[in-house]
Amino acid sequence: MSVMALKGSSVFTWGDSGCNPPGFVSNRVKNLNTARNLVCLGGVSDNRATKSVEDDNPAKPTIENDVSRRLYKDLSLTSLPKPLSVADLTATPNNDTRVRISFKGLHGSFSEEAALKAYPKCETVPCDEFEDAFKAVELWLADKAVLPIENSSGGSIHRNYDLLLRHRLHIVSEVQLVSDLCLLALPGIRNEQLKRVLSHPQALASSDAFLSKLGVAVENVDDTAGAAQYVASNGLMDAGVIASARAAEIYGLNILSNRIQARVGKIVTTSGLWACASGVDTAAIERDWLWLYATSDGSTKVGHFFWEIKKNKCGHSTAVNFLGTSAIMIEKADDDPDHITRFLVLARDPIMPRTDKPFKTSIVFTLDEGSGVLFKALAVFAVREINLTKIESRPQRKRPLRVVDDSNTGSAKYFDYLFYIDFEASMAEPRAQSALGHLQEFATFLRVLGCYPMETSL
Ligand SMILES: O=C(O)C(=O)C[C@]1(C(=O)O)C=C[C@@H](O)C=C1
Repeated sequence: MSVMALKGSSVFTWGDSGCNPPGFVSNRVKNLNTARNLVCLGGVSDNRATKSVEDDNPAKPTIENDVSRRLYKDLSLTSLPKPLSVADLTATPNNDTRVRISFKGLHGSFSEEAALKAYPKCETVPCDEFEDAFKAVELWLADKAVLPIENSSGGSIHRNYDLLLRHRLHIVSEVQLVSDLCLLALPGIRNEQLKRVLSHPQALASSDAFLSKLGVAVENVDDTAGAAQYVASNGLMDAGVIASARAAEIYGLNILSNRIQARVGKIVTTSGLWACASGVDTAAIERDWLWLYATSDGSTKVGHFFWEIKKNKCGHSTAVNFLGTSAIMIEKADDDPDHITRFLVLARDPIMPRTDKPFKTSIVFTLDEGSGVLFKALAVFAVREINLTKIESRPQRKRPLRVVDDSNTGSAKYFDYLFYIDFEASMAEPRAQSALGHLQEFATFLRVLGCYPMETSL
């Protein structure tokens, strides 16, 4: 293990003799050794070096009106495996050769869908909490964890940023998932009978316009599938759920509406011909309008204008005529029409950084006080034309507030922050190595969280 002491700052990266990626180690050692330590993964020094920024006492996530913690404990659907909790984590892993992916939530959650998107044949391991999903990997109960890190409507999932630092796992890939939010209820229940709708706060927020139109109370639950299980197992006739179509299937619920994140329901015209006859700019139609149309089973669906046209292989007017008989044109929702969540896949070992396809690198660092330090930190990427895709800051909870200037009785105090950055370059590229070497010259702490292929499709 290579550990060289220098001014208390460390880069955590591929290490421990056998696991250095070719093409990276020699350059890295050369580039980064000049100024700072290199602490390889998997040893006592890892713990030592993260101590100053480690979150030993993390706050619980705040979820208003949280019924789900009770849900998981009380429910008795015997056909489904129980989610893992910290107490279960002492069990011995089984010898199944399929890749096991831990995630937070129950079967049928969007996180499980993300795991299946990344590893279609995997065995999914449901966990009670995000932290249990990390621990499941650390204790070899799972091979990898899939965790949401940000979504297109609510932004970052801060809890997982904090846990990334606290745990010793590596980001090995990312998955972007477009969630099709569906309104579910017990079989036979209609929209008008619903008095409340339960779901994960993000899913509820993304369905706001649809739910206000429905005129129901909303209740936050830890995960969408947990809500479905709760309504199903308690036979709640007045409660709907926003969850996936898979959750409906697993828990025996009916889908009352799908793609509800895209709904607003302001009817513009009931005549499909109107759009063509009035010569409306078709690009604007695609962007701003949706068609609500009746299906043969009597339910309604929302479709994108051009999607329907393409599906029917028709020219515009034919397609419009086709839809015009049963369709109404509605204004697109203010809600996020494509609710996209970005998930990270975490593993015990890092993957080899490559240059034959686009890679991303995620890092976390701290800076000393001083004017323009953050600007300088970001400049190390800018001068090498490395594109940053995400920057996030989190308070370093264990460090007290510092007085910047004692002579200033106006009490110039500020928080110490951890900065998380994702940039578009592989650690196998010299420009990425030299950027990090440069950053290390003034960062007080630096850790590479992972270098992984960029998700380029949805
Ligand atoms: O509740 C779920 O189904 C989850 O997988 C969690 C989660 C999230 O944490 O953001 C993921 C995607 C959905 O949009 C809503 C919730």
